[in-house]
Amino acid sequence: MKVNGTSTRPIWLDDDGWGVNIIDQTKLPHAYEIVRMENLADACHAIFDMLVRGAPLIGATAAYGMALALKKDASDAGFDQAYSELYATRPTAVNLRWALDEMRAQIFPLAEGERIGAAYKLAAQICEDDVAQNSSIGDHGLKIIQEIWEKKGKTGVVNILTHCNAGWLATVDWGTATAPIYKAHDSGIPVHVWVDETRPRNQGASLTAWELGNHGVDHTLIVDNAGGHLMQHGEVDLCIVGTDRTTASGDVCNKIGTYLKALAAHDNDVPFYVGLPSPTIDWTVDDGVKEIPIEERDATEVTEMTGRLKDGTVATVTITPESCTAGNYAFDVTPRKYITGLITERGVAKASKEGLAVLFPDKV
Ligand SMILES: CSC[C@H]1O[C@H](OP(=O)(O)O)[C@H](O)[C@@H]1O
Repeated sequence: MKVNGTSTRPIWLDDDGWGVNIIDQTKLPHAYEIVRMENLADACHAIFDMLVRGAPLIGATAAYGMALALKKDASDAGFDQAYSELYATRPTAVNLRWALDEMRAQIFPLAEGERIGAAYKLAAQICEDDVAQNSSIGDHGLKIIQEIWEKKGKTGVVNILTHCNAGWLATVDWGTATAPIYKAHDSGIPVHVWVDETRPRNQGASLTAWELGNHGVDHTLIVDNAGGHLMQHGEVDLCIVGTDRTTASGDVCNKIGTYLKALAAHDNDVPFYVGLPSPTIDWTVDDGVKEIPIEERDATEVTEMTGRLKDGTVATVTITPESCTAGNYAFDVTPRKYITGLITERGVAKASKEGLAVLFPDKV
């Protein structure tokens, strides 16, 4: 998408053909800083400390992380070491495992001398495939928004609630939840987005608001607990969120708080959709609550807040008593029964094994 009128992605190969640049998302929206990754440690740091985040972008970063690792050591041992270190960075987004398994399937069988070039090529392909998948999700999601717009008699606006950041910053481009929003906006449908701030790391306040503002999409930041109230008062026409791992049966793992939003949507008959590129489907699990590992992150993400002071400097403050302990569960699982539809690159699927099998017969 565009930043100050320039087409931009959150990850790209540097001009020298081997370094990999990323937008440091921990600095947004107060600063726009580019970080160059040059080795395996840089890539692991970028994923673990969330300079890059979002399932598809984590996968893309892991793929380039493997290429950077092989540049230093293309041996079998080097490959295995890189696989395990990247795999260990974050446990929930399945795209990480998916990308590393793609690398193992396509790069490991090659002779050492062929691995580096092939790994960079595959990483680039994973990025381009993600862009195409998300654009297609946007096209399928646009039809949903269009139908709602027509049901409203093409008056007023289409009010969409989203949680966390499943935008272009969470992918290589377009985003998954935001792709339909961008396409609706660009097609002239008046949309307004309720942006959940998304505690504790505030991806909505810091990233989604920044993205939508850059694209001129009307939006209002709300606290995470306001969504139910807005739905009760008819202020939300639909919810669209992203996912970090969706099971073969349609259970959706996403940022903490998504489940509660889905409950409120169900109680108020508000359609609840998920933008779902197929690499985010984990075909090996069915019961999301029982089988998806939920990342627990450092408590300081809950007890501290970072922001811009009136003099423009950025500072971090503690918002709790010194001795306060905190739980920091990064994701939750929304059972399929609360999901209206899964917007994939192949079309909109019912959130069920059968629904996914219709669109992905080659996967089941
Ligand atoms: C398109 S995947 C976006 C997904 O990833 C976010 O988690 P995190 O920021 O911790 O990587 C969140 O769950 C988003 O919905």
